[in-house]
Amino acid sequence: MSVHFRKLALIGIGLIGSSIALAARRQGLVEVISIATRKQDTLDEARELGLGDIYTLDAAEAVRGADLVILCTPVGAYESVIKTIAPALEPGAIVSDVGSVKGHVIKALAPHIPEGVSLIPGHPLAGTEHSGPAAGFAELFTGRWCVLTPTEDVNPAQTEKLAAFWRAMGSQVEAMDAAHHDMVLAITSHIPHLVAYNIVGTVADLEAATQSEVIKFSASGFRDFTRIAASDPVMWRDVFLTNRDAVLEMLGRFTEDLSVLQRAVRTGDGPALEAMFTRTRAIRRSIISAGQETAAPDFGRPHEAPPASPLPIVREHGGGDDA
Ligand SMILES: NC(=O)C1=CN([C@@H]2O[C@H](COP(=O)(O)OP(=O)(O)OC[C@H]3O[C@@H](n4cnc5c(N)ncnc54)[C@H](O)[C@@H]3O)[C@@H](O)[C@H]2O)C=CC1
Ligand SMILES: O=C(O)C(=O)Cc1ccc(O)cc1
Repeated sequence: MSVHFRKLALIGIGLIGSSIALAARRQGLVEVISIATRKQDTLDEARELGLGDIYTLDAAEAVRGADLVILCTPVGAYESVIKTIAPALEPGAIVSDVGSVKGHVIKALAPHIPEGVSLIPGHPLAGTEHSGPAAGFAELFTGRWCVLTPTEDVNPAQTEKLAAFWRAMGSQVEAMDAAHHDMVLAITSHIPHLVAYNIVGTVADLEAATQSEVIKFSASGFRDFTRIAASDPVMWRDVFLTNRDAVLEMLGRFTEDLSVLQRAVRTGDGPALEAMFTRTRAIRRSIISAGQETAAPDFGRPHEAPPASPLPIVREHGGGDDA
């Protein structure tokens, strides 16, 4: 399976877009990289960093002749981006993205995808709290999962080609139903961010004297929350606006469980607290040992991709093996 694309168009060039540009170039996966952004300043910064070959404020111009187009903007911008680029998309092209939410993305993009173009949404489960073109680095995806959520009408060969591209950048790839993705990510990523925003917000609302004590004596627990709560406000606003149902479903369970803990604290139920904390410690340990077992190999040489394997699709209800 060739992992080579002729022209990669990146729409939006922040942390994720710039990391793709650097990784794809380092691995020799594309001939030409064209970059489109909304703001001149961002485009100038991308040019100074040497992230691509073509720089434009016109997203339609960026995608002309591209066989791979990846949307790397906050998900709230997708509808206006796809309306701009749709008339310029080439037959045979793959349109993908990196957004943290997948159901909404399919709803926003699918109606505008021209005949002969494959829509294969994606989500690298890798990132940091930093944003902008200078925040990217080529190793970001190494050893990290990338989830693809192809719609049922997409040719499996196109999905496999995109999967090979991500593998060549060091990721492990899994195909999944979009609704399933959104439910899993609601609890593993979106609610942890909401909790971090909330706890840091609670501290920010404390009276000044207490607040400075908190900051002075903050141990690593609170500091970790402040890192997450420093994540990009626009990107996370869009995640919560577009994954509302799954987030509310998981938040319901979360608050129920928090009430159980609250009661255990109030009633001084030591065994209940210890039992809960023992269970959660075991989860942390199993994640760490699973991480060691599944660490992706280092694909040091250009054009070298791991062997392709067919992509089973994890579906929310029932489920098939169709890639
Ligand atoms: N930050 C993270 O850790 C991760 C983010 N993601 C997803 O990746 C996407 C991008 O996130 P980041 O790279 O972190 O954001 P970022 O804020 O670093 O970059 C976003 C880029 O999009 C540009 N942009 C915004 N609206 C635009 C428009 N209408 N047209 C063209 N360009 C536009 C911005 O100027 C900026 O260059 C988001 O959808 C996010 O959900 C996925 C995995 C991890
Ligand atoms: O910085 C962190 O800890 C993250 O969790 C990064 C991240 C943010 C959003 C995603 O959709 C995936 C990964």
